Amino acid sequence: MKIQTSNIANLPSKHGKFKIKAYKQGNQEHLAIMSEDFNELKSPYVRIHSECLTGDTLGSLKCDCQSQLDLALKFISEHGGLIIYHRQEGRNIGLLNKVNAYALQDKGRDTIQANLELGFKEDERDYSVVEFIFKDLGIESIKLITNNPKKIEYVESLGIEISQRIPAITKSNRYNENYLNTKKEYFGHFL
Ligand SMILES: Nc1nc2c(ncn2[C@@H]2O[C@H](COP(=O)(O)OP(=O)(O)OP(=O)(O)O)[C@@H](O)[C@H]2O)c(=O)[nH]1
Ligand SMILES: [Zn+2]
Repeated sequence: MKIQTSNIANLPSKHGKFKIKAYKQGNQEHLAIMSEDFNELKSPYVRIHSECLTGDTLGSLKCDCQSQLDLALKFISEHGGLIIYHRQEGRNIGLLNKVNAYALQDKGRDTIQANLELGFKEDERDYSVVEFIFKDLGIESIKLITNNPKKIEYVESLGIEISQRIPAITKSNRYNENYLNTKKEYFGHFL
């Protein structure tokens, strides 16, 4: 599918000064958020952050997304790097379906059971735009900020070197304990 790109713009933020570039693939619009020194970095820190409106924007305690995003923004503003804000809400089932999954979780299902009951796979994410962004920004080697072994496998399958993995571990709370346990037990996240 054809991917449209924007020009690069400045984004001063409370986390530091960034450069941003948008990518449009079908009806999904993604963002590359870069530190100002990004072009000088040989193996930049990179986070591929999956959109979570309830966490990233509303501060939901059901997941660890906002804390991970804050951690990544702080990290790249201090050490240089890139966040790909990958707009595949709810592991790409979309917001409406994620809220339905949350309603099933209110009745006792875990994250996986809820997805399956709604007719989706455990994880519907597709990373093709990430490959495009890596090529577009001339990235060959990265230090990846993640706990997800699938993301590591995917990046390596593109022939991109991961010179280091940085854990994205944040504090748990009583609302996200089950969610984190499911990630660890089922998806093999390094938690
Ligand atoms: N379907 C579904 N998606 C969820 C749920 N909770 C969070 N998400 C989505 O999960 C995505 C984040 O995935 P995670 O598994 O937390 O983390 P990850 O991106 O796989 O791995 P890290 O790089 O280690 O953070 C975001 O798109 C969230 O919207 C849920 O209960 N159901
Ligand atoms: Zn979340």
